[in-house]
Amino acid sequence: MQDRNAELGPRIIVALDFASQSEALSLVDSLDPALCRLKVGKEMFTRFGPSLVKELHNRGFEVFLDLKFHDIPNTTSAAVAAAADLGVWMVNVHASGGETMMAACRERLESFGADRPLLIAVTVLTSMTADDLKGLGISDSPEAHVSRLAAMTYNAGLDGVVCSAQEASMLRSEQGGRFRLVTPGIRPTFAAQGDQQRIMTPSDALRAGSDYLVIGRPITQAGDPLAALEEIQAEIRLDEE
Ligand SMILES: O=C(O)c1cc(=O)[nH]c(=O)n1[C@@H]1O[C@H](COP(=O)(O)O)[C@@H](O)[C@H]1O
Repeated sequence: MQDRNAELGPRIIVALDFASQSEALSLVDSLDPALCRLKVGKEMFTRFGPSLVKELHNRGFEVFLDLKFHDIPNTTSAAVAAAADLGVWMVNVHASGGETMMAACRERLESFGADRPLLIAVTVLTSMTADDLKGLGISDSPEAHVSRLAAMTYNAGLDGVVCSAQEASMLRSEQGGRFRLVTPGIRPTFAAQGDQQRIMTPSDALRAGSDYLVIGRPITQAGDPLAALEEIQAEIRLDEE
């Protein structure tokens, strides 16, 4: 586990889903870039744009730009190149955009060389259940659909997927050790489930093979966000010993 930690860097990605930039930055200023990365999603990027990403970079944090691009190959590949120009650490697209679209994105990032962002594809959102998939005309279980989308992602040459930790051990055995598994829907025992459906605790998620834990409200909406983050980190560390 020590070697894996050294290779992957901080395993926790704090999801900054705030309507206020100053509120987000005051949380960020209490965090340590050696202990976590930060995720900027649709809400904050729509409100505050690239300047927010620059603020976070200036504070020494690596940023996962979570805009879940889903469009035709030309548009999506141009969007991931724009993310690479911002110098982000990780960017994502929807795997349901198809293998051709994902391969075009991967190819477009070649010109950024070794400094390119990690390119990850969202499989089945962690807020979705089997019934939600049925509503979309998909009769497969979430696990089977995640497995199919992850195989397409692997074939397109991407670095990994966003999935629920409940699918992590399956994908680890199907796609091997280098395929990055990024898992939201993480709920420590002290936190509310909210709108997430396919959830797991931080230490169970790491045991299942998750590389990165995306954690938002259990930290950002806690009475003491830093204490919540430290509690999660302690749980993970204890588990590693
Ligand atoms: O791509 C994501 O990050 C993502 C994919 C997914 O399937 N489920 C999911 O919750 N997310 C994001 O992960 C974060 C989870 O936040 P909390 O539910 O507050 O922990 C949110 O910012 C979501 O946008």
